[in-house]
Parts: sequence; C-alpha cells; structure tokens
Amino acid sequence: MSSFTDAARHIPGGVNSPVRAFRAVGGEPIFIERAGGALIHDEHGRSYIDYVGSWGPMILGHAHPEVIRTVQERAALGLSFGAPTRIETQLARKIGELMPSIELVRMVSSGTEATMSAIRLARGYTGRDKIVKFAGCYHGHSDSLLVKAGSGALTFGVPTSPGVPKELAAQTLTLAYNDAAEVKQVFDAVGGQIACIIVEPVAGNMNCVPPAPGFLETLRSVCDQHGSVLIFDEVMTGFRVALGGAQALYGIKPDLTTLGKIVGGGMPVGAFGGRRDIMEQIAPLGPVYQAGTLSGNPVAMAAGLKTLELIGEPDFHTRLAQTTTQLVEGLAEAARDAGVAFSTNHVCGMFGLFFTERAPRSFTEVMASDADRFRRFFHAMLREGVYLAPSAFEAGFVSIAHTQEHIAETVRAAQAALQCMNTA
Ligand SMILES: Cc1ncc(COP(=O)(O)O)c(C=O)c1O
Ligand SMILES: NCC(=O)CCC(=O)O
Repeated sequence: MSSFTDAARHIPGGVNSPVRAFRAVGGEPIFIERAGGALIHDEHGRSYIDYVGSWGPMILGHAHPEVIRTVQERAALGLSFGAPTRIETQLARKIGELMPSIELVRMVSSGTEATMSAIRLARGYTGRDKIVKFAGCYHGHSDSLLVKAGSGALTFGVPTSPGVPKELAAQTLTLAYNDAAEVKQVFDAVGGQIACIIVEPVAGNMNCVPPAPGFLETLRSVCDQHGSVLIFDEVMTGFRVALGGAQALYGIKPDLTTLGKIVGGGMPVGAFGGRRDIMEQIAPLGPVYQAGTLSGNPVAMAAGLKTLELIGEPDFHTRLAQTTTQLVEGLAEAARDAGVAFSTNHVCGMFGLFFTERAPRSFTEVMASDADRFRRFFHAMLREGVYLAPSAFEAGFVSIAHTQEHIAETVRAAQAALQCMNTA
C-alpha cells in the first residue's frame, strides 16, 4: 500500500492541506522524508530541486543549520508556557525595525489567524461591516475571506466555500485585481460602509501577478478618502520580495500588515500589526477580542527571529532576485527553443510560470493560460527531479540555497520536459 493510500484511510484526501494533494495535476503526492538546502528527498530516496519551499517559509533553504540549532536549544528550555517570554518582544521589535509601518504587533499561529484577526480589528475600529478583497487573492480560510478566493479554493473549483453563511459572504465585496477604476467606482458608491481593503500586494495565489503601476497607490488613496483601513496581506510577500516586504518595495504604507510563513522560519507563526491607534483596539487594551493558547510560542519565535536575522545580511535579496531572474530567463529560453508559448512573472524571490504568450496582469488573463499544458509540464519536471507547486494557480519560490548549478539543472530539466510535451 502506498503512503498516500494509507494516509487517505485516516486523513480526508490523505492530506492536511488541500493544495498538497495532486488533484489538479493528477497522480499521487510524493511523501517527504527530509530536506536540506534547495533539495527535498522523498521516502523512496529520490531527490528534487524544490521550488515550493513549504509554500514560502523556507527562504534560507531547508534545515538551515543555524535555525535548526536555535530551535533545538530553545526547545530544551520548554515548549510552551502560556505566559510571556522575552523572545516575543525580540521578534516584535525586529518586525517593527524591518517594517516601520508596524508600530504594534500581535503574534498568532498561522496566516489565516493573522488575516482573520486583522479583518475583525478593521471592522471593530471602523464600526463598519463590509470588506473589499480581490478575486483570485487568498487570505487563508476564515469565513469572510473564503469568497472568490485563490490558491486551493480556486484550484479545486470552489472559490466561495459552502459553509460560509450567505449573509457574511454578502459583506465581502470582491473586485478585479489591478483594476483601479473599479475600486474607485465601488468606493464612490459605498465607501462609507467599507471597513477595509485587504490585498496581496503581489498576488501569489492565482499564480504570480505583480501589481500594475498605480494600483496600490489607488488603494491607499481611496482608504484615506473614505476612512477605511488598508491591509497589506504580506503573509507571502513579507521579507521575500524585499527585506521590508512589498510595502518597502513599492513605497506604500498600509495601516495594517498581516504576516506568516517566513516570520516563523518554518514553524507555525503568523502576526498582524500596524498603526498604534488601530492596534490599541485589540484586547486587553481595547474591546476587539483576539487570543491564542500557543500564540508567541517561544520555539516558533526563536525560529522566526533567527530567520529574520539571517536574511538581513547585506545583498541577501539582491542575490535572491538574481537567482530568480536566472531561473525564469533560462526557462523562457528553453520554451522558446521548444516553440512553446510561455511567459513568466517574477518579483525578487517569487515567480510565476504561464503557458501563454504574454505574462498575465489580471485574474482573467491567468485563467486563460493553458492549465492542461501546465499539468503535463509539472509531471515531466517531477520525473526530471524538479518539484513545482502542483497547481497552475500558485506562485513558485526560490531560496538563497538555490545555486547556479540548481538553476542550470532546472533549465536542463525543462528542456527535456518541454521536448517530451511537444512529442506527446
Ligand atoms: C497571502 C496569504 N495570506 C494568507 C495565507 C494563509 O496562511 P496560512 O496557510 O498560514 O493560514 C496564505 C497562505 O496560506 C497566503 O498566501
Ligand atoms: N499559495 C498557497 C498557500 O500558500 C497555502 C498553502 C496551504 O494552504 O497549504
């Protein structure tokens, strides 16, 4: 019996998060035994160059020796106390240094909790119920945000999940990513009822779509005009597209920021923070309730803090961006040589691959790319020893452990994969 068959007897669909099942690409997921640097190794001893990186956190590469040692040392002191520890303050201070828009920050245990709490806070602060999100953006699986969502919700064809009360879903207005005119129209009509806009400042859950020039600026200005809270969901982009996140890269200051993934260095951590006057509405200072038994867990804080220290090395993000550029340029050349319509988007350490002539700038354009081709490419790459996200609607991630040799090997794999797709 395969590990997957065994898992499926005990776990719905054999996985603890739907994007891990190979539903969109077919076949059975590989089961991972261990990982190190840019490589993951499956149970059968096969190795793959990994561009999933645990869906974003592993920016240093897997099992970075200093992170592992820090976690081991911290774990030896006790796993959880449910009382304050100084390392929570250290991580909070570090986050504020890297993202100066964050004056106060609260730790949670996942990106979902971070965005759910930020939405509640924005509603509590403004006394308004409506929120604005963008189709194809994914902000975790809390009820208000599972409306026209991206990632697995999109991949599995249920972008608006059953189980979300209609009355609640009706409070979520879903607009088109990168359509500034539509945002202005909606705010002109009902701006006074809108608590917040939540946005992925670089979309990474409908594959990878960077913001169009002026789009984020428009979000900032309508929020200012109408007294709504601007939330940058930087769970994916935070510390990845620049040390200071997308807000540093594009020079826009959100009111609140949500974090996850890298902030925990591979341990379960999320965080939300921002303007002091808004954050002071959170309990115990204010009336908006939010809590967590394992929030600020010391072992997780240690992993996050060590990771943020290590990525602060000079040139870290320049090197990361160079590697990503080499990767997407190499893949594009391989596709050109094979005569396959192909395009890419990339922002520093994240990228998107599309089987379409022109790189998509909107959700509609992403949906027009050739998903069947992606499916075949995915499996051909897997056979060649390269692990991509098993969906055409996910961004890819490069780590600092990806070397020139890994990139060259990936491009060679793509040449072979595209060749066999053309003859298939
Ligand atoms: C932009 C964004 N926000 C929120 C989330 C939710 O985070 P988590 O899976 O840790 O709950 C994710 C990914 O899952 C994400 O990519
Ligand atoms: N882009 C997709 C995610 O980041 C989510 C991972 C998961 O839900 O397991």
